[in-house]
Amino acid sequence: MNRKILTLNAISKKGLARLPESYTTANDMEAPDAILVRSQNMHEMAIPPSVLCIGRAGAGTNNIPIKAMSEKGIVVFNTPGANANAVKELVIAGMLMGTRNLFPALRFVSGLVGDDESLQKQVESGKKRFVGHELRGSTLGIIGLGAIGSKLAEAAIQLGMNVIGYDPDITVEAAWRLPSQVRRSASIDDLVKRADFVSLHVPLLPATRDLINAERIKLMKKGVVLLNFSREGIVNDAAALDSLNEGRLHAYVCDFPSNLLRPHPNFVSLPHLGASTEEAEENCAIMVSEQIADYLENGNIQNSVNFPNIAMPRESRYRLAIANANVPNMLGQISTALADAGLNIHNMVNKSRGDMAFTLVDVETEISVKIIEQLATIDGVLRVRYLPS
Ligand SMILES: NC(=O)C1=CN([C@@H]2O[C@H](COP(=O)(O)OP(=O)(O)OC[C@H]3O[C@@H](n4cnc5c(N)ncnc54)[C@H](O)[C@@H]3O)[C@@H](O)[C@H]2O)C=CC1
Ligand SMILES: O=C(O)C(=O)COP(=O)(O)O
Repeated sequence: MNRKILTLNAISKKGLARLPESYTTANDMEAPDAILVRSQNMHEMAIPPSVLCIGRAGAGTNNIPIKAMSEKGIVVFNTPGANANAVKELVIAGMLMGTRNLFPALRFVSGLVGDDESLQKQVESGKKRFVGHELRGSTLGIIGLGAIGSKLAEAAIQLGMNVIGYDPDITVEAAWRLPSQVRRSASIDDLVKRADFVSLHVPLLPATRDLINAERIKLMKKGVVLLNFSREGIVNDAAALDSLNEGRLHAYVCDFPSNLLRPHPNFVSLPHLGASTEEAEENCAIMVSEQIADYLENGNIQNSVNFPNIAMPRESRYRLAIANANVPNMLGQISTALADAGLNIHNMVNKSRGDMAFTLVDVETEISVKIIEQLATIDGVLRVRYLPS
């Protein structure tokens, strides 16, 4: 079927090539069926009523108004783990930038004046200001052991670091990925007391806003390097600045520039580069394109952040995909409406997740517009799509 996909950010062409050939993609279009996005803020955006799903080519979905989308039956996808390696590698660079004082050192070299001989003298006398520490033997505390945190833990162990981690909701898969040497912290406070490097790998949620605040920083060892490649807002900027001034934080390395912190020589900020490798951009775009195409064509859902995973092989040509609230008797009402219309159900699956649920129904004969409209009037049904193959 011809479908229109609005791209709000640059999405890797290799990913877009995974969409069916009949699909059109553009960064400006009327009545799109789906939206592909990276970090663009969608909170104030008017979402066209034609939109069936939103695909986030990446991990964090705090730029998308998830609750409002759920209420409209719009499925929001992300791409778990697809950019985790890119972030992990940049965090390792960040640890080195912080502890080896690479930015102050580079600034020192840029500011040198004189002939080669004078340069050599200034280098030899000035370099003692930039003495750092090795990663090997240091302790890294990782808050959030999901796709990125668990990969970072593994790499840090390989670099000879001691790793402690905290994640009360770690998934079974992430726990299996963790090397046995990773030690579990009982709390964030316990972790920050013991670490030479603290790295954050949690989503931005009400519960993680200001996770690193003045009280927590006071518990940290003097000379700690703090790394935030998660989101702005998880570290309290004012507290970080006070602590940099006081010397408890040796460096704050972060992917989100802040005007408050930028003037500080030991604040290292990058322009949100964590996932900016060709490999990660391709991985995310391929994964999200395949997910939205399967949803648009078959109603199957994989890696949604607001609806359950659901998939049903196509055995009949006539399918209904129904986004509904997770309330009693939805299935009863849907199957009664179909039976009353004389439609024989071939296969049916319903999955729920929190307040939301999704139902796929294959019937043996064609479904009329009237029945689809009737199903849409059932209280709790958010969206009904007819997907004949
Ligand atoms: N700088 C960049 O370019 C990138 C930044 N990110 C950010 O990193 C975050 C994490 O990404 P992934 O590891 O892929 O996500 P993930 O969902 O695989 O892992 C997040 C982990 O954080 C844990 N968590 C949640 N609240 C917590 C809390 N209060 N304390 C401790 N753990 C908690 C969860 O249980 C989960 O295991 C994303 O949400 C995003 O904000 C992700 C990719 C690129
Ligand atoms: O995946 C994430 O959460 C990221 O922060 C990556 O953002 P980006 O796709 O590079 O705008």
